[in-house]
Amino acid sequence: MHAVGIVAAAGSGLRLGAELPKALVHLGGRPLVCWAVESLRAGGVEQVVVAVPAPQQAAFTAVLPDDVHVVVGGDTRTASVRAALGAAREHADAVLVHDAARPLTPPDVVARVLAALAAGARAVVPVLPVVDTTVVVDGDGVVTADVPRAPLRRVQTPQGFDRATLVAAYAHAHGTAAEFTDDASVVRAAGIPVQTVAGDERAAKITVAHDLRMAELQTEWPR
Ligand SMILES: Nc1ccn([C@@H]2O[C@H](COP(=O)(O)OP(=O)(O)OP(=O)(O)O)[C@@H](O)[C@H]2O)c(=O)n1
Ligand SMILES: C[C@](O)(CO)[C@H](O)COP(=O)(O)O
Repeated sequence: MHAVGIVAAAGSGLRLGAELPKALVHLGGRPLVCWAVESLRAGGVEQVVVAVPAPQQAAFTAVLPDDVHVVVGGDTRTASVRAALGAAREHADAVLVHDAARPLTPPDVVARVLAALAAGARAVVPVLPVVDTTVVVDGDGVVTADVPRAPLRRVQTPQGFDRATLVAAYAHAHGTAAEFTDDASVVRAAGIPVQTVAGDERAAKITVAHDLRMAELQTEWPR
């Protein structure tokens, strides 16, 4: 199976609050986007397409390896993935979509997603259980219900797809008012079942400054 990787790196990182786009922020001396590309490659993905913010295209090209294909992303994560999907090689059978914001994803997670695709899944996401008590609150912050957490999962990236399935699902979603936070939601909206494999706490998303500090500590631990 030949897989192409897409790294969504065109966000601004408002919640992180850095002066640079989040994917260019350094972790252990390297930009987050470089860690994400390396995770994919270490897990078995060769060709990688990265979606970047238009104003910083040159800065991204300067830090990424020469054989990485850089495209300009869009205003939403979905638009950025759509742009990268258009540039992904047609001869690939599978596409893995990853966040630059998940720099320390172990290669084993990538390999598990690839193995599930090779075994015949059309869509695969890495997931983790929910470990906290989970509730619903109203507009005043008052708890109105407890949510049984046993069936709940936190969804990570990379998310893997049969390439034709992902292309068709993005075509199906085009022009609808639906908003999607990940690619598995795009695929499910087209009626395609999504399988799960085990994620990894080390694949945590860097969203706020605390997450970056935790990731810095993680780079100092043996992997
Ligand atoms: N228009 C966008 C928005 C997000 N992303 C990417 O999608 C991933 C997950 O998004 P998130 O962590 O929410 O990043 P930002 O949108 O940059 O963060 P914020 O909402 O704090 O601005 C990130 O790697 C981000 O670069 C993207 O490629 N294009
Ligand atoms: C794709 C994702 O990382 C899966 O958990 C997540 O949905 C991104 O969400 P965000 O709202 O863009 O941070």
